[in-house]
Amino acid sequence: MDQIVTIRDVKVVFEGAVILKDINFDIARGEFIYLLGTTGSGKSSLLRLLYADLYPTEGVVRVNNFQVNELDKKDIPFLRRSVGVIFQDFELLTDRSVEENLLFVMKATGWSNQQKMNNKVDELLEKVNLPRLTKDKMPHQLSGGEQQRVAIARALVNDPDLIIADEPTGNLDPKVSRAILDLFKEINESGTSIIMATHQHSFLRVNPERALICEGGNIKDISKEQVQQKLDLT
Ligand SMILES: Nc1ncnc2c1ncn2[C@@H]1O[C@H](COP(=O)(O)OP(=O)(O)OP(=O)(O)O)[C@@H](O)[C@H]1O
Repeated sequence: MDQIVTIRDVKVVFEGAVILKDINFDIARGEFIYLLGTTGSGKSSLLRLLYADLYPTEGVVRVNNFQVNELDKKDIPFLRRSVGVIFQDFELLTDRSVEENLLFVMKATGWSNQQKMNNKVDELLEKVNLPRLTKDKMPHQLSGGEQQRVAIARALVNDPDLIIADEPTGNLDPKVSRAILDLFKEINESGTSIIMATHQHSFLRVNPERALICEGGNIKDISKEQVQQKLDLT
């Protein structure tokens, strides 16, 4: 099977403390995976490995044909163009409009045709179910859910093959969180692989998918079928 992520014998050590060890898993192209685990269990560290924000102490990290554990600093932008990263706190540029936030990433990643950029902004807003007029708003004029939709639009600028989402609904109320989960589902159904760290176990009931559980430095790999059989995940 075609794998978008391959992790082999990965170990992460911070200041002498082993955070992750003997980590092995693959993500197939098109798969949706949850990353679960208590606070401090290593979820963010595991995700950071995937976009070269953290290098493993040992082991192999391959993402979309990039050998990330050996990636030269100058090649990191190429990896990051093929993945989209989404955080809990949105991380939008607060002094720029929604449109400027999207254009900023486009220009930084080599876009230059103004008409194509304008069209892409409209296409992205439609994709994340935001009205076109949203583009003139400043982030502080938007609700948390709307800001997260803009952050998702920004992550989709270069049609990534993989979305890496670290607790994307952590700051949102349950109803808005469900709507954001539905959006991730739609994005996944259009072919993009997704790995999402979350504390919201209820997501597994509404959208059962494979789950990796971080605990004690290791990973428990629960297949989609096992999740569907409503295994006890705690
Ligand atoms: N840069 C760092 N230097 C030292 N220790 C770190 C660093 N980053 C993370 N850690 C430690 O590594 C462990 C795992 O942290 P990580 O943020 O990956 O966990 P997490 O599962 O994402 O937690 P949360 O659910 O709270 O986001 C924690 O004990 C944390 O204190």
